[in-house]
Amino acid sequence: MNRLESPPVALRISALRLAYGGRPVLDSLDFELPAGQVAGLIGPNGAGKSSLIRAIGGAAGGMPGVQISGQIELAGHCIERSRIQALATLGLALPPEQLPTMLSGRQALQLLTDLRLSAEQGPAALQESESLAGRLGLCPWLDQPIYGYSLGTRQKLAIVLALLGEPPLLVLDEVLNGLDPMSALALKDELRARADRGAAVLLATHGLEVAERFLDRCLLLQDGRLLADWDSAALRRFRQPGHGGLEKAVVERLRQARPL
Ligand SMILES: Nc1ncnc2c1ncn2[C@@H]1O[C@H](COP(=O)(O)OP(=O)(O)OP(=O)(O)O)[C@@H](O)[C@H]1O
Repeated sequence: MNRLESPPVALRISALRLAYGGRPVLDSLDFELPAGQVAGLIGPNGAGKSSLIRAIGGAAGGMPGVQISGQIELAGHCIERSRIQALATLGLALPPEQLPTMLSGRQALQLLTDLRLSAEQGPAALQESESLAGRLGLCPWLDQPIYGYSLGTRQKLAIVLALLGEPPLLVLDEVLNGLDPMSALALKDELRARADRGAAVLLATHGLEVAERFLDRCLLLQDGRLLADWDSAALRRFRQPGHGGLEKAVVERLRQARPL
């Protein structure tokens, strides 16, 4: 890529609306995520973060009672028209309860490798996953069945599965919240390294202190609408003395939007 060119768009959301049984949950969402950016998706409980992530993963359209319109493009592939090509670019962390509990972690990794990667790519990707598993403290569990894992250990496996094979777009829902400090640090280092190598990361989180120091950008969602889209300069400003941090900025923005 030429220095002056903009990075390619890894995720484009256009006029996205989603409703459950006629009740709107996402309302005319529009945003783009360029390659190389680590963005946070924040907002109150019920704001629509997980619904958006389900839609990006292509799962929402198949759910009974869900109405969805608008467009989602992953690396330029429309998820409706070119589903296989679009989803091939996505590393999505499964909710821990959706992991295949009868398999061991290693079997789950092998299965996903067989499904997603070529015979040439597989061995190197598995080796890299094992190294990441080591940094997250997951190795002692890899040969154990998943049903015996704690919630945090399941979360670590979901992360390693999502990152398998260097997908150019990583979408991770609340993955930092349940991790111990060493694993959380290892994951942040890994996500930053992936972004430096060109991946785009969308991370839903309630951890605003981590978010303001770690993210390049922060999208604030409330009632399915984008209330704020703060870039790294804004996040730096919130950290300066007297500004009260991202937490204060979020609370103020939410109050402006919906006076108490
Ligand atoms: N399968 C479903 N059927 C009906 N309503 C749903 C379903 N899943 C979510 N909702 C509703 O959609 C709204 C958005 O929920 P969602 O889980 O996307 O929010 P969230 O921002 O991820 O919340 P949290 O921070 O609590 O995880 C909520 O009002 C929720 O009750």
